[in-house]
Amino acid sequence: MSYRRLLPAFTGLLLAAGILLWFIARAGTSASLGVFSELDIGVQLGLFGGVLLAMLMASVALIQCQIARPLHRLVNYVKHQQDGDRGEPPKSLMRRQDDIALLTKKIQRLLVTLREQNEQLLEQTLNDPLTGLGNRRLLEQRLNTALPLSRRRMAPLSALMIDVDHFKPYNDHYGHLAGDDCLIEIANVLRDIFRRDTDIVVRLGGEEFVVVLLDVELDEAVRLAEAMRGMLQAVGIPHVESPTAPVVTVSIGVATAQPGTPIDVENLIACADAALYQCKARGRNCITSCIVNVDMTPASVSVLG
Ligand SMILES: Nc1nc2c(ncn2[C@@H]2O[C@H](COP(=O)(O)OP(=O)(O)OP(=O)(O)O)[C@@H](O)[C@H]2O)c(=O)[nH]1
Repeated sequence: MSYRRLLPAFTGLLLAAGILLWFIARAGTSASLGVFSELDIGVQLGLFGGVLLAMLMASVALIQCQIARPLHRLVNYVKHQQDGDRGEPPKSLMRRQDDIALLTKKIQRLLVTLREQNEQLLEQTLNDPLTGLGNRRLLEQRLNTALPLSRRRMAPLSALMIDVDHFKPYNDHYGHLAGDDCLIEIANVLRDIFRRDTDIVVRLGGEEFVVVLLDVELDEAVRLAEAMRGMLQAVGIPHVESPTAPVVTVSIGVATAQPGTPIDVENLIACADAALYQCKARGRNCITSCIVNVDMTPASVSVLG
C-alpha cells in the first residue's frame, strides 16, 4: 500500500484511538464501563499510554519504510549518477505508484536530458564546426593522455602539420564560401586516410590541419602523408591561381619523436611546423620530415627530406 493511502489510515486510527482513550477515561470516572471502571486509574493510564505509544511507533515505522527509506534510495541514486554511474534508478522506486515514483522518473528524465546536453556542449567545444574534425582543444586533451602512455610504452609518435598551398589566392578568386567547401573536402580526404581509432585528426585553425599518429614510425608517417597529398591531388579541386599546380595542393611537415623522447604537445607541433616551413621554402606541394631531437627546440629539427 502506498504511503498516500496509509498515512490517512494511520491518522484516522490515531484519531480513533484518541477518542477511544478519552471515552474510556471518562467511563473510568463515571464507573459505567464495567471492566475498565474496576481497574486502578494508574493502570488505566498505563494502558492508554501503551496504546498511544504503539500507535506512534507504528506511525514512525510506516514513515521510515514508506517515505524516509525510499527517499534515501533516491538520494543515493542521484549521488551515484553524479559520480558518473549511468544505471537505472532502483526498481523498488520505479514500481511504486506514488509521488516518490513520479519524482524518481522526473529526476531520471532530467539527468538523461542534462547528460545529452552536456555531451553536445562538450562535442561543440572539442570540434571544428566547419569540417567536423577535432580542434586544438581536442588535440591537447587527447595528447595529454596519449603522450605519457606512449612514453611509458616506449612507442614512437608522429605528427603531420598540413597546410593548404596558396589558399589566400584561392579564397580571393573563388570566394570565401568556396574556400570553406575546399576545407571540408580536405577534411574528408584526411578522414579517408587516417582511419585508426588512435589517429588524432584536427583542424588547428585557418587552412592548417594536424594529424598525430600514435605508435607510428617516421617511414610510415611519411608514407601516409604522401598518400594524403596524392589523394587530394587526385580529387582535383581546381585552383587556377596556384603557381604550383592547376589543383589545390598541400604541404606537409612530418615530425617523429623516437621512443622515449620526452616531448609535449607544443614541442611536437613546433617541430612539425618547422618541417612544414621547410616544405614551403622548397616550393610547396611536398613533404618534409624530421626527427624530434631531445632538446626539442624547433631550431634543432633535422630535415630529412
Ligand atoms: N574560406 C576560408 N578561408 C579561411 C578560413 N580560415 C582562414 N582562411 C583564409 O586562408 C588564407 C590563408 O592565407 P595565407 O596564410 O596567406 O596562406 P596561403 O595563401 O595558403 O599561402 P601559403 O600557405 O604560403 O601557400 C587567408 O586568406 C585566410 O583568410 C576559413 O575558415 N575559411
